[in-house]
Amino acid sequence: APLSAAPAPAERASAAPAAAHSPYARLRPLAALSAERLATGDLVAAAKWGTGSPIDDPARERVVLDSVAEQARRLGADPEATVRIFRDQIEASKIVQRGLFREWDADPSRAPAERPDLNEVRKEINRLNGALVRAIAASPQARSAPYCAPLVTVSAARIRYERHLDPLHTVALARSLRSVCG
Ligand SMILES: C=C(O[C@@H]1C=C(C(=O)O)C=C[C@H]1O)C(=O)O
Repeated sequence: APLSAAPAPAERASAAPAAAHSPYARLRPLAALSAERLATGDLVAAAKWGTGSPIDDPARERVVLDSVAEQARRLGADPEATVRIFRDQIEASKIVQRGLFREWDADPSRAPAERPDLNEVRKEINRLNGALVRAIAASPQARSAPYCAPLVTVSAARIRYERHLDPLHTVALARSLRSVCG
């Protein structure tokens, strides 16, 4: 019979479900969605650049925080933890926006040539917000596990590698994940 490196069927059957529900499997989507949300920060910055629109928009932040708290309640999840995590998401987006504004101020030839429609970008942000609320709602045990922080760090490191994040987005990703654990 040919030799095979494939695991025996029984082994495979028992390993897969455990991995699917491991704390890492619960936390990694949070980091991945945070990176996707941060990528919208580039579009927001491009939408605001040269328009006089401030990076900080407290009214919009209020809408985002109220909306995610309500979505968390509907899912039977913790609205306070959800809001805490989203405050960090918002801070992280502003780190990206401020960083890009500095870059474009210093060298206007690097500024975006096209201006995206901020309302369209916010629709994409709303979609990601919903996905993030669901990932938060699905991860209460992983987020309170004692080894949550190292798992989040590993998730962020892998995403940095996969998405080829630059220093600005790497710093912002860490900021976005600051209060996921605990
Ligand atoms: C992303 C934006 O910029 C900032 C960040 C926000 C966010 O991350 O949701 C919300 C409002 C702004 O303070 C925006 O204006 O939409």
